[in-house]
Amino acid sequence: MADIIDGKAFAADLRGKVAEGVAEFSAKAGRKPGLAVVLVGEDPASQIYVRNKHKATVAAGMESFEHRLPADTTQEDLLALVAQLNADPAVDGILVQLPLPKGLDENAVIQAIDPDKDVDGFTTASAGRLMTGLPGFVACTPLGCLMLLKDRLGDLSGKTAVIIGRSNIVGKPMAQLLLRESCTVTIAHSRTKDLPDVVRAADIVVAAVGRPEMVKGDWLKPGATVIDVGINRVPAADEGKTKLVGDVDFASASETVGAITPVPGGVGPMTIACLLYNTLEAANRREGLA
Ligand SMILES: NC(=O)C1=CN([C@@H]2O[C@H](COP(=O)(O)OP(=O)(O)OC[C@H]3O[C@@H](n4cnc5c(N)ncnc54)[C@H](OP(=O)(O)O)[C@@H]3O)[C@@H](O)[C@H]2O)C=CC1
Ligand SMILES: Nc1nc(=O)c2c([nH]1)NC[C@@H]1CN(c3ccc(C(=O)N[C@@H](CCC(=O)O)C(=O)O)cc3)C=[N+]21
Repeated sequence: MADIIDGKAFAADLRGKVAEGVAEFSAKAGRKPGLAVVLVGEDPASQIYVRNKHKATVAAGMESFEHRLPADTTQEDLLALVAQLNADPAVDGILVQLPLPKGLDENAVIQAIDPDKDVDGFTTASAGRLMTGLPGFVACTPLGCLMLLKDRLGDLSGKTAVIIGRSNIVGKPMAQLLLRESCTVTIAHSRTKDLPDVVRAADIVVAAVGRPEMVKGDWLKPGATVIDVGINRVPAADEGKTKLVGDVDFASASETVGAITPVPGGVGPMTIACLLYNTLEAANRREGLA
């Protein structure tokens, strides 16, 4: 049986370390680090995420600025809010919760964020800095995945890594991070031929697809380390109830692999912990304390 990588416990530990850093920052700077979260519309999943982020931010000793806007907010008003947050000295990090309601230009809003406050790591400036090896913010989900991998495996150099998914927020930055760690990286996607054979070559598999339990145990190399990013809500055995599953078929995978993250309790909690980590980093840099 595979070892279960306890993302929830790792995240709790990281949040504790961030809280210590926050106390140090606040003593030196005479103010708390501030994170602004912008939520447009009523998407129920987004509301839960934003509430959890708010709680975690306050628990770490940071200031949380929540901006909830109606679904019919105009592009102009949203851009004006981002500009206001860019200029606000109390705000170190800005996160605009995605997806935005239809009609709003997600890309234009993200690019309006000051890269020095881009704690989500979603601006082209942040992506470019990661790609070229300059200091900047790394997207929270891939950063959390990397922390779990390094904790488990230590030095990653020379390892074969397959990432399934090529989104700008997970797959691509994950590939850049693993390349930076000197892995031999393959990025698979919906057009990849013979995906099970591609995956079977990997020492490290990161699944970020959005398809419930797609990756089966017999696709995986014995002993491999598997990071399951997928968050899929599916019907549960109990009539009318739902549950969360990943992109990996946990039951069959855990028969073969060396270690695997569960869903829930794996990558999800790391994403929020890394958001706090990036926000503290942003605050320290802005105050010249980094
Ligand atoms: N734990 C966390 O904190 C987070 C979890 N997530 C979860 O991670 C998952 C991925 O998210 P995200 O990257 O935003 O998703 P996207 O939908 O943006 O990207 C999905 C990727 O999977 C690829 N794909 C789709 N179908 C297949 C297939 N049959 N075989 C191989 N590849 C396929 C797509 O390929 P193509 O490009 O060819 O279309 C695409 O590159 C989702 O379940 C999401 O909920 C996301 C963010 C944070
Ligand atoms: N600008 C922006 N930045 C994001 O980082 C961002 C976003 N938009 N939009 C949505 C996705 C998704 N996301 C998750 C965060 C935490 C969990 C998480 O904590 N999951 C728990 C379970 C939570 C539950 O029970 O629903 C777990 O996996 O254990 C999941 C998913 C961040 N995202």
